[in-house]
Amino acid sequence: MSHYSAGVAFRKAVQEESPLQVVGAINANHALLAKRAGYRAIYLSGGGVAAGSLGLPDLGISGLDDVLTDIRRITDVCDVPLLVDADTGFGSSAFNVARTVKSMIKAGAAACHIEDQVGAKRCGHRPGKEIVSLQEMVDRIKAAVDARTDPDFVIMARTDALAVEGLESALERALACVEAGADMVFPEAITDLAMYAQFAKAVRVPVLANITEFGATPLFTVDQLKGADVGLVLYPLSAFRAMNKAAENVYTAIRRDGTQQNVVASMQTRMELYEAINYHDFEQKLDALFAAQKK
Ligand SMILES: C[C@](O)(C(=O)O)[C@H](CC(=O)O)C(=O)O
Ligand SMILES: [Mg+2]
Repeated sequence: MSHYSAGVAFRKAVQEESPLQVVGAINANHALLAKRAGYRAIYLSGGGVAAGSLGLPDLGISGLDDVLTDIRRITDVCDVPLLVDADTGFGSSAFNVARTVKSMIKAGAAACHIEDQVGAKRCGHRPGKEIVSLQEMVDRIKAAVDARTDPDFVIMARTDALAVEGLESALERALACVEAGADMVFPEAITDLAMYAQFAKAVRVPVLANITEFGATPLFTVDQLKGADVGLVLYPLSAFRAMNKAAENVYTAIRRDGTQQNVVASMQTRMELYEAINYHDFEQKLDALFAAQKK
């Protein structure tokens, strides 16, 4: 019997959809919605785990277990390959990075990205970032690659160097990471479309474009990014941002109006929810089980 590998499914999706659209799913429910919408890969955002699951900023406060809990909840119900934000690896030694990678594979993730910021990291689109030395980053990647218990699990190297040291340094780091075994690269906070093509040409592995809103990167389209040789396009927090705004509107309206009547039309219906989470399948199984027990 062949064993299902999420990593294989992720690599296949990258090959077959070019560039591959990867959407953030803040929780298991959103993962199912993304699957229904036809995405072939989904993403667990570090900023999303922090803000969404913990109500905290993206400053290296959340830990490995916080992320693993969210990975498991998603992979338990959704078989779309999941790319996970591993921040700086959750610990400064090679053993920490190895533990992170092994745990993520066990939790069912398909891929993870590890970045070259210092442990007290920031969102990639905020000022004041600091990065570790090239050697330390290469060591993180080597430790990650070495730790894989599934050789198809994808290790993606993210570099935040562009904003800190400039393009040459970012290109050099990306290439050094690929030479150390990284399967894909994620140059963070890119400001010009043409830069992606420079990364793609330098590293010759798939390059991810992080098209996050309200950041340093313009909202390039899939067609534009395809023209710049991008392999994956990430929308890490788009649905999360929309969801938060919707929740805020509903809370405000009910408090203000003393009723939800004015906002019901903006809600997902009971039936839509049940469809999204396969409620009826569960109910039928339950009925069948009770019928069997009654006999
Ligand atoms: C991709 C990212 O690392 C994330 O955690 O989702 C963030 C996204 C964001 O804050 O918009 C980042 O780009 O640093
Ligand atoms: Mg992040």
